[in-house]
Amino acid sequence: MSEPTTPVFSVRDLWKVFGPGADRIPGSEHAALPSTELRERTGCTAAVRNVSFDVDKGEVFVVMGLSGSGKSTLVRCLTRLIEPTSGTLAIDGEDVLAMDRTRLRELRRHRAAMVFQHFGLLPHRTVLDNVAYGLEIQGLGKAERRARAAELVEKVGLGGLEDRRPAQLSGGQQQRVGLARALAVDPSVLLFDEPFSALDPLIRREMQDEVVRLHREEGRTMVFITHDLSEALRLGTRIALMRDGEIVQLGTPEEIVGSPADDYVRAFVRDVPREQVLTVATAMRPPSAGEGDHGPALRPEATVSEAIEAVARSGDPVARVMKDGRLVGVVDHACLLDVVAGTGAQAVTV
Ligand SMILES: Nc1ncnc2c1ncn2[C@@H]1O[C@H](COP(=O)(O)OP(=O)(O)OP(=O)(O)O)[C@@H](O)[C@H]1O
Repeated sequence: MSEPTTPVFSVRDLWKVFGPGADRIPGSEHAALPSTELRERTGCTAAVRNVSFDVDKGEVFVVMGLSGSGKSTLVRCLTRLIEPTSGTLAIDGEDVLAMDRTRLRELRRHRAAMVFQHFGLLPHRTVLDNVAYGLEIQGLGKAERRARAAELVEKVGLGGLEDRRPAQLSGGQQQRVGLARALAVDPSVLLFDEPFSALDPLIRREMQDEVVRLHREEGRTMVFITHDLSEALRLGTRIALMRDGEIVQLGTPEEIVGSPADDYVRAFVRDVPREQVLTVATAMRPPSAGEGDHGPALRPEATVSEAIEAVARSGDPVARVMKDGRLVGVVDHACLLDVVAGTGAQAVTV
């Protein structure tokens, strides 16, 4: 077994309460009150309530929830842009709450760069200079930072637009500049605060693909806030679903869609096309005698939708699920239909 790596973020029992006497709320008899009652009785809002999770190296950790559920507050607490009320918080094993101002500034500039919805671009600077800006703050020489910025402009697909100013770019292009600027400092984690919610749907889709591509190429850890379920499912390695300051479920897209923790989550994912999220590992059953020697072969991570296509194409009633050259199960029409209908799916580990 490989050694467990230190999580990029490690968050335990984190609270953020706004209002008078906020620090007296965690652990008090008021702590469990629903938000409206808490506000009426104490004048306080618990934006983040007793939240614990790790963000693992290399994952895209999505924080999802409706407006007001506490997503932005939670993610801003990670770098203390908002000061947590109580709890513990570490980045790469280092206590964030113990950091002094210099260390915090260093954390925000180098280790955890934020990409905002409103880009935060400097209007009088060119694309190239906007991207180079973060490097300028770091004290890199002019030639070096321009070379690095040019590389990143190319990487996010803006080659040829280096000399434009932000006002001469579309929303999607501006967001790419924001992304390149955050990447320029080579942070160990990128934090995205609903970066694409102001973009029209096609451009938004394009930017999501861009994030997926960057993540595939670089494996950089990302924390991504969204209120959009399809965005969360497309991007997330794991999703933390928030409601009223709490994480109601934390799991892979497949776990959230296939095994919702409660009625709230169930209602949230009701309209998701299950066959596009659930995998054959969830749908498969053990093979009966003779079933393992014919039929199309699928990976356990293949989606049920891919399996339906493979089975339909082959004309064989059963597909084999293979892992490392070994038969781990089979899927037939009934298994696949069960998943689509939501009658038979439970997560299985292979
Ligand atoms: N500075 C503040 N003072 C008082 N209450 C606040 C403050 N900031 C946020 N809140 C409250 O905390 C709760 C969580 O807000 P937050 O902005 O974190 O939610 P969100 O899920 O990010 O919402 P959205 O998707 O609309 O941005 C809300 O009830 C909000 O009104």
